[in-house]
Amino acid sequence: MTDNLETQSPLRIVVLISGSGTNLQALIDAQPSFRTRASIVLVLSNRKAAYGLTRAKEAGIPTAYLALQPYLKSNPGKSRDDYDAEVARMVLKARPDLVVLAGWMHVLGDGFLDLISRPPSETEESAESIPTTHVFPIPAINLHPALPGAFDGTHAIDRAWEAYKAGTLDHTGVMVHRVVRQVDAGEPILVREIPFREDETKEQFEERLHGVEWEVIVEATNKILTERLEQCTVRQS
Ligand SMILES: Nc1nc2c(c(=O)[nH]1)N[C@@H](CN(C=O)c1ccc(C(=O)N[C@@H](CCC(=O)O)C(=O)O)cc1)CN2
Ligand SMILES: NCC(=O)N[C@@H]1O[C@H](COP(=O)([O-])[O-])[C@@H](O)[C@H]1O
Repeated sequence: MTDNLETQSPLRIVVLISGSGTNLQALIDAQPSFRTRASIVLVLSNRKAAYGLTRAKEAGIPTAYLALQPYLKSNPGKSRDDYDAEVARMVLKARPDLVVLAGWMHVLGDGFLDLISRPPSETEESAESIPTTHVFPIPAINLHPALPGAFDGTHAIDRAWEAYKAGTLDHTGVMVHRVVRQVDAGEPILVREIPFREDETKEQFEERLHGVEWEVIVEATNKILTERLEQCTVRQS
């Protein structure tokens, strides 16, 4: 078994981003210490100016960019679902074992989720780039700066802060959850509560919350990588 682990090819991670990429940076920095051998093999952004693309390039990681509106403009007649499927095809070309949404600010529809949940049929484009031995479904996880069911969607940090200032909340948190069609409703993988502090400004609170995010995204990725390695090992035996 030990030999197998030593000869095991590194697991392949694709990270989807839209912004500054501080959580991506946490994953980049954590690569040498992942409990399973794993590497980030692609960073894909839906925003051209995302600084996370710079972080990836500086780390020698391949990058890609595809935004919804330019895609629709360049492909008259195509839909949001077609865009989501194109994102999936780009992701699948990297033969991922795990997809991490790290500040990815686009709700992924069935066009994406369907293609990562099952092997491609022989006639589908992805069949050319992903081996028939690839294990499906490919897990996808998302980092969200709120507790399960609390502030789904965007601006979760602002909304939690407003609730605290209104006196209706004394803590919030961050979580990493599995990605399902309903936004932020997937099974939580890791949840960390964060109490508010009276002496803190909003900026100080956000800085503390982001620090927790950087820990949680690495820990959750480790957890799913371990699960994935077990799946792949069972399938190979
Ligand atoms: N199918 C899923 N897709 C995504 C999930 C998910 O759980 N299931 N998580 C989100 C991340 N996210 C919150 O954690 C989130 C991001 C963006 C939005 C949203 O409303 N986006 C708008 C566009 C907003 C913008 O461009 O600024 C949209 O997609 O139309 C909601 C939740 C990632 N995807
Ligand atoms: N709903 C999803 C969401 O709000 N995600 C949030 O986007 C930020 C990305 O920061 P980063 O680009 O520096 O990693 C993070 O705070 C993450 O929780």
